[in-house]
Parts: sequence; structure tokens; C-alpha cells
Amino acid sequence: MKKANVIILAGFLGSGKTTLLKQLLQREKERNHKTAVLMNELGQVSIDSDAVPGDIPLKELLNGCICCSLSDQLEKQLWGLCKENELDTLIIEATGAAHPIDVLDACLSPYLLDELHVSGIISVMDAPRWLDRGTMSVQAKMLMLEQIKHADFIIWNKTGALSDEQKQSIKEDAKRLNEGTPYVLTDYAKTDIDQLFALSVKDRKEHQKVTADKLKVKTWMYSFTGTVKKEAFENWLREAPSSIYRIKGYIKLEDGKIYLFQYSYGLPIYEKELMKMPLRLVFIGEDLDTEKLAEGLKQIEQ
Ligand SMILES: Nc1nc2c(ncn2[C@@H]2O[C@H](COP(=O)(O)OP(=O)(O)OP(=O)(O)O)[C@@H](O)[C@H]2O)c(=O)[nH]1
Repeated sequence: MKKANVIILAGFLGSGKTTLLKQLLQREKERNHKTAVLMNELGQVSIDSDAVPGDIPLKELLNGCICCSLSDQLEKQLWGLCKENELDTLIIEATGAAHPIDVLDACLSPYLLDELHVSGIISVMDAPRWLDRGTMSVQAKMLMLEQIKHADFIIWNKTGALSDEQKQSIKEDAKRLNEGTPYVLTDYAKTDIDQLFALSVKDRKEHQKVTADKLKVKTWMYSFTGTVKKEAFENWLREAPSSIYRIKGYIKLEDGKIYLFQYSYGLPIYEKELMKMPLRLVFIGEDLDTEKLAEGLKQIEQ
């Protein structure tokens, strides 16, 4: 029986995993390969699943991390995806708080040996965040380090605005922390996609156990009842604690239009949304004072 080739996408919250996933799916479509996606998000609602075209089998594991609370379910969902579809490729997008080796372990379960061949782990690193890691919690730094160390391929993303020195420093870190592993510096994870389908899993050393549990990453959702002025919202964002690693969801601005809103590492992005989506934002971070956040957001609603 044909085994599905599994690619695991790891990388910190907001680093660009979904951006890469879209390109991998496009390439597999061009090659006529039957592909499925397993997507894991920490929040109760999925925002990223809209990135997966409707004809691609998709399973979602929400509200927890596949490397800890949802590991049993991961096995079951993988089994289901393989049995229901004759797959060439299966792409797992882990939450940004997942340890890649724990995800790999779940895929190597004896139960799945006849169904899956794990091709490798691609870690998508938020390069500016990595350079600025001194401002993050010890656990968040350790997790990023582990995502680098255990990758079979590293995509250092968001490098467009970096100086030559910063790029050089990234290259040195890549060599020092995971010697011999191929890496590229990208913007919007644009790279030669075919090389990513030709990975091979290397021998793994013991890994540090840093997972969403230890990270104290919490998710929280805020629902808007009305519109929000962009300027007031961005002022609020500037004052928001830096331990908010990621925000995503839908927001209605003063022009009366709904936008898909994405925020990671100080960078807000708005994309016009044509469908009538629920106006709610998912926040992911450490030590979130949700009462204070809610109070601030309520004040800027109109
Ligand atoms: N400026 C810039 N933005 C980028 C780049 N790559 C991705 N983004 C944006 O960063 C945001 C997060 O990207 P995603 O691909 O959703 O990141 P992710 O790793 O899937 O996020 P989580 O699933 O929440 O962990 C989106 O708004 C992207 O459009 C890049 O190279 N430069």
C-alpha cells in the first residue's frame, strides 16, 4: 500500500507556516498529488483553515497543542485522513507553541507505520523575532531554539528588511545551532518549493521538553459587537503587552468593511474579507491579563 509522505511544519507563533503551507499545496496541485492537511491551533476557533482550498481534505485539532493535550487525537486524525483518502502527501501544521519532535513522535506511532512515511520537519523561523529574542520569556526562547535544532530544513522568514549584518548573524546561528541542515533566508516563505519535498529525517538527539504547557501560552478570544476605528485600534496595539505573541481574526473598521486581521511581532496586517465573518479576535500569548485587554478593547469599539 502507498504510504503518504508527511511534512511537519513547525515554527513560532506567526512565523509564516500558513504562508508556506499555501505554496506547498499549490505545488502539489500542479503535480497532481493528492494532499491532505492536518492543522492544529491553540484557539477555540480556526482562522487559518480558510487558507486551505475546499477540495483538500482537512482535519483540524483546535483548542490545544498536538504535542501535549491533543497527542492521542493526532494519531486518530492521521489514521482517518489516510484511510479516507489515497494520499501522496500529508502536511501537518503544528501550533507555534509545539515542539517539533513531539509531533514527529506521534507520527511515528506503530499504529501508523504502514500509512505514513515522515519526510521531515521544516521549521519556519521569524527572523526579526529571533534576533530580538532577548525580550522574550526563557521558555519562548528555548522553544525557538529547539525548533531550529530539530529541523531538517530551516526557513528564516521575514528577512526582507534586515541589514546585511543581521542576515550574516542569522546565517551564523543557522550553522552553529544545526550544522549541516539546509536553510534559506526568505520573505513570505518564498523559496524553491521542490527542495522541500525532498527532505529526509535525520537521527535525533534527546530533546528539551518545552511545550505549550511549560510556555504558559494562553489563548483568549474577544468578540466585537460594533466597528473599530483603525487609528484607535493601532494605538491600543502599540500599548499592548509584548507577551501577546499573536492575534488573528476578523474586525470591522470605520469604512464598514470586514478585514482578516493578523498580528505577529508588532506587525499588523489587514486583508479585506468579502464574507460576513464573525467579528472576533483570537489572542495568543503568555501572562495575558484578559480583563484589562477586554476593558481596553471595549473602549475603542464604536
Ligand atoms: N512582513 C512580512 N510578513 C509576513 C511574511 N511572511 C508571513 N507574513 C505575515 O505574517 C502573518 C503570519 O503569517 P502566517 O503564515 O499566518 O503565520 P503562522 O506561522 O501560520 O501563524 P500561527 O499559525 O498563528 O502560528 C500573516 O499576516 C502573513 O501574511 C514576511 O516574510 N514578511
